[in-house]
Order: sequence, then C-alpha cells, then structure tokens
Amino acid sequence: MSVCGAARCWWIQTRGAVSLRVLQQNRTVCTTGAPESIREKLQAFPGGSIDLQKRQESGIAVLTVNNPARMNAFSGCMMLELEQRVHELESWTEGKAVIVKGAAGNFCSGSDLNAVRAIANPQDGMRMCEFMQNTLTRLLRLPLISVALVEGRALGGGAELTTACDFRLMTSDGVIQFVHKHMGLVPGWGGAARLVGIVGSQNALKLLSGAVKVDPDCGRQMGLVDEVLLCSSGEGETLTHAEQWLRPFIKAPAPVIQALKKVVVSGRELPLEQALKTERNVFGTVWGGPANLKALALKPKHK
Ligand SMILES: CC[C@@H](C(=O)O)C(=O)SCCNC(=O)CCNC(=O)[C@H](O)C(C)(C)COP(=O)(O)OP(=O)(O)OC[C@H]1O[C@@H](n2cnc3c(N)ncnc32)[C@H](O)[C@@H]1OP(=O)(O)O
Repeated sequence: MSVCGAARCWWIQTRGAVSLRVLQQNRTVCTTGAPESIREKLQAFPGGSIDLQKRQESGIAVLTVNNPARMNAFSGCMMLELEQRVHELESWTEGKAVIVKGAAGNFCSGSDLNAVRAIANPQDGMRMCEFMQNTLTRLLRLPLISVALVEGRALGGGAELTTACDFRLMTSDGVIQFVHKHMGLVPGWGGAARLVGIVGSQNALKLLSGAVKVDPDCGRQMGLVDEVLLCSSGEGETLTHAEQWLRPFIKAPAPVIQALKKVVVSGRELPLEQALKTERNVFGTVWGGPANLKALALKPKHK
C-alpha cells in the first residue's frame, strides 16, 4: 500500500526503547502520525519518490531523494514517503548505516515551491514543518550511522536534511546553502536547531543570515562537512567512496553498531542521569551477547 494511498499512524518500535521512550518524554517529538489534515494536504502534491535500498550483506541502506525534474525538491507525497522509509529503517535489525543522497548528481532543492505556494497559510505551513521536523528527528535518532552524501546543491530544506544525518560527505561540486532568508523564511524542518549543535551558534547565524554558499573547503573549516570526496562525477563511484568512508565505523555486528549509536543519541539529547540510565540499559543488551562472548573467547586466558 503506498503511503499516499493511506495515511497511517506510525509508532516507533525499537529495541532499547528506554532511550526512545525517555527521549519522547523529554521532547515534543510526536511518534504518532501527524493529524490527518496535513497528511491529506501533502497527499495532494504528487511527484518524485523516496527510494530505499537496504543492502543486507553490508548493513548499509541507501535512501535516495528522487525528483530530478525538480532538482529533487520534496513534493508532498515525498514528505509522506520519507516518513515511511524512516519507519522501515527504525525496525531494520540487520542495519548499521544509511547513506542519504539525491538523484542525478544533485542533493535536494528543499520543498517543492509549487507545494509551498499552495500551502501558504501559517497553520498548514506549521503543520508541514512539524511533520518534517518529526520525521527528520526520527532520521537522526535512527540506530544507524547516517551520512548525507552531498553532490550538487543542498538548498533550503535540502540543507536542513543534511543536518539530520550524523555526518556529511561532499563532492568537489557540492554546495550546502540555507536559502531561507531569500524566501523571507527561517528553517522550519529543525535545521536551525541542529545546525547550532553542529557548527555553533555564531557560525550558524552566519550561515543563516548570510545564506552562505558552503563549498567543501568552507564546510570543512566550519565542521559542517566531515569529508570531501575527490572523485569523478560518476554517481556510482561517489556512492562507492561514501561506503568506503563508512567501512571502518561499521566493522562490528549490527547489534553492537546499533547500541553504540543509541548511547550517543541519549548522551547528546538527555540530561546526564537519564543518559546514564539509558547507557546501562543498552549495555545490558550487549553484555554477554554473541559479539561479547566471541570477543572474550578470542582473548588469551591470563594465568
Ligand atoms: C523549510 C524550508 C522549505 C520550506 O520553506 O518549505 C524550503 O525548502 S523552501 C524552497 C527552498 N529552495 C529553493 O528556494 C531553491 C529553488 N530553486 C532554485 O533557486 C533554482 O532552481 C536553483 C536550485 C538555484 C537551480 O537553478 P538552475 O540551475 O537555473 O536550474 P532551474 O532553476 O532551471 O531548476 C531546474 C528545474 O528544477 C526546478 N526546481 C528547482 N528547485 C525547485 C524547487 N524547490 N521546487 C520546485 N521546482 C524546483 C525548476 O523549476 C526547474 O524546473 P523547470 O522550470 O520545469 O525546468
């Protein structure tokens, strides 16, 4: 059943639910589906797709924002599909990482301006923002190491999407630009809050108030870009380079990688006492587990 054919209420089901449950208590992130009205409105704007390829052998998923005729701008249906793909990844037990990219050598040009023009009243605009904020918060909280692969332009909401990943890799032609000022707007998908956490408040203010075109050098200097991929524009080659960059970080069984991401999320988002409690709970899921026992068996017994 396509998402656009049915608006459903999604609940986050995940192991180590303490971290998510505590996070939900502390955050206004709604884990239930957005009100029917905004879903119906978003369904009225078709076009493009959010494609997900889960590679069981490597544990790396590739999530592609696919609307090349619109420079991968988000139609309403793509916003709904993104939530569905994130929901799928929340329950991918073999997963270790997800690479978020755009189609045809561009990252994403933000909201589809045709939809933006039609969702012009403040109430619906705020509901669309809340829907995307919730989805992008869930993307960043996935128990997977997430990487935004920025080829070409990441503009507006597309720039915000890059901040909803743990890391950002950029090709030499890549640009991240928070163009919101030029639209008479501020980021609405949570990009401002996350950007402050990534580059600090002063650099965030410069990038937003200056609508600065962040190229690879600027991004590396600011700490917004974690690696520049010096490779030809071949889409397949760039993705291969991104997977190679990820490899050292996912060299462990999926439950261990997922546990590591969960304790980092709770350390980043929770007050210390709750973060420590989450860490203990997650520790309990891997202590004495297959990977732990296998590692102990390989250690020489000390006399
Ligand atoms: C919370 C933020 C969120 C929101 O408020 O909802 C937003 O993200 S608002 C949108 C922010 N994004 C933008 O403002 C970028 C808009 N696009 C552009 O400025 C330019 O297209 C470009 C990205 C600078 C590229 O320019 P250029 O190289 O000249 O190509 P074209 O302009 O001809 O674009 C090719 C093609 O793609 C269509 N396009 C591009 N971006 C969008 C978009 N965001 N929504 C809809 N369509 C988009 C563009 O119209 C062209 O299509 P055709 O005219 O049919 O050829």
